[in-house]
Amino acid sequence: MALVAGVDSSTQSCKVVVVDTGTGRTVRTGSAPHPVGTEVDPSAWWDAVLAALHDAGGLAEVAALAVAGQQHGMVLLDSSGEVVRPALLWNDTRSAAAAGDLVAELGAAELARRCGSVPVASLTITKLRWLRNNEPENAARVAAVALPHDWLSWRLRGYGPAGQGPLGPDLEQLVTDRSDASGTGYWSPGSGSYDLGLFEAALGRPAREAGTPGRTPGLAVLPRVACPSEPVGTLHPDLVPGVAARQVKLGAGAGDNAAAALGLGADKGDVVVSIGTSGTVFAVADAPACDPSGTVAGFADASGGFLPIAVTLNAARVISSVSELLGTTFAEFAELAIAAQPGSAGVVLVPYFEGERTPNLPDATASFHGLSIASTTRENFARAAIEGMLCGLADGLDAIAGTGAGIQRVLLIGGAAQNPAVQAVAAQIFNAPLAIPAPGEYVARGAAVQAAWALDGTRPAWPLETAAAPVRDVRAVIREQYRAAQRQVASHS
Ligand SMILES: Nc1ncnc2c1ncn2[C@@H]1O[C@H](COP(=O)(O)OP(=O)(O)O)[C@@H](O)[C@H]1O
Ligand SMILES: O=C(CO)[C@@H](O)[C@H](O)COP(=O)(O)O
Repeated sequence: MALVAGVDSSTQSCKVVVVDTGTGRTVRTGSAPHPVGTEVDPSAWWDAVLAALHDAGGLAEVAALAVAGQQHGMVLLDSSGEVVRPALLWNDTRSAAAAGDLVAELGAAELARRCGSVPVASLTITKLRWLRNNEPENAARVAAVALPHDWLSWRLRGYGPAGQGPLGPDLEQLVTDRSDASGTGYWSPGSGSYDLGLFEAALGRPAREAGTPGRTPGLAVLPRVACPSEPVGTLHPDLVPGVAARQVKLGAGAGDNAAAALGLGADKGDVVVSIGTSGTVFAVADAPACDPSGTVAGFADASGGFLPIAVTLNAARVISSVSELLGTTFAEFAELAIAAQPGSAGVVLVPYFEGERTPNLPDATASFHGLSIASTTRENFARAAIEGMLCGLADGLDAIAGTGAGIQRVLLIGGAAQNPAVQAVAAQIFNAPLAIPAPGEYVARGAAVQAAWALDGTRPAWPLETAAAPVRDVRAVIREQYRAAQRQVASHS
């Protein structure tokens, strides 16, 4: 038996779990908030991970740790290891035009073939093109491009700019993993290597993978892509209390959705629907997906396989926004929604509050439809918010099914999945058996799985506890009326 730690550095917060490798039981947890916004200075993530580790009781007796993180964030480092500018996050849509340019130049089908995805504003590659077009001075300073989890792992090992990293700014020590690399738009799940031509097409400068021989001066450095169970180093003893005299191994880390799949022990036939800051629908697969429509992104997973995924920009915050509008707690919001009828008496919310990623409508806004004097009630607004948010994910589920991923079970996770109204409405929308895992931080748990795997070379098979299994009770009216309203919005966006 040993203790391992998993970190989830996600959009809104950093979460830590400490797990007993023998039983899979979570023995300690911690968390710390992140700043709001779609552009964040990575130092805030660093402060949050130290605070969350402290909140979890430190790393005493912990033998290994891994960091999972929000995907796609563009972390730019100069030659001294300093962050060039605040990171643009996955939910920042300013690079939507740059995405359109890349697709026009290279072709959607060709891009899907080369990097598994059709670039949208979320992907790192589009942010690099935006940087080239809008901040050429910053682009010229770029010596390395990393993702949030890569940069945190680099810092935890003791690297960083003068005064921050005791081991100095060694960019050759940057490491990532297949799953997060596959979200950049310049790494190929098919070949398992960077597509450096796509990187150069975006930033206008060549790059190389860290540690590659024949270091040509001036090339931008990209993190080395580690193997799923590879220990990539150890935590520096001076940075985190409890580490001092011990060697705490560090796993490669992962993108948050791939880590969630590890944390759930998701297998073929499982489809995960995660309702956090982002809405995601993903499966585990033996081969990379290639969808020229862009609805499904063909990512890699964190175990050596693949993770076809559909992602929405508007998820849990649809509920928190409407709940705030109604002046309710989440529990009161649930009561209101449950009191309304399926279909919300014709009220539909197309929840594109921040534009939308899937479908790719970055300039869209949210809209209520079907309002009448009789239907405009708090109950119908609450239920319509849940129905609209889940209908977008149901479209993603259909697309994942279209990749050939058989759907035997839908696992509903993420902060909003704990809401009883979300669970009830999901059973009326998703036409598949539904299981609600026990409340937990499954992204951080997946990072702990990876840490245990890196510690002793064996991937743990920790049990998955199910808290509920809502009975399927599909009400077709919900998606029918949503589809009509959504088409109206899409045609005007
Ligand atoms: N009971 C609840 N009902 C609805 N939404 C909830 C509930 N509990 C938490 N949330 C929402 O879940 C979100 C956080 O979920 P989480 O999966 O931790 O997000 P992420 O990992 O994407 O940052 C927040 O937006 C929060 O408002
Ligand atoms: O963009 C994606 C996946 O492509 C998102 O899943 C981000 O990785 C953010 O995740 P959360 O903060 O919502 O967990």
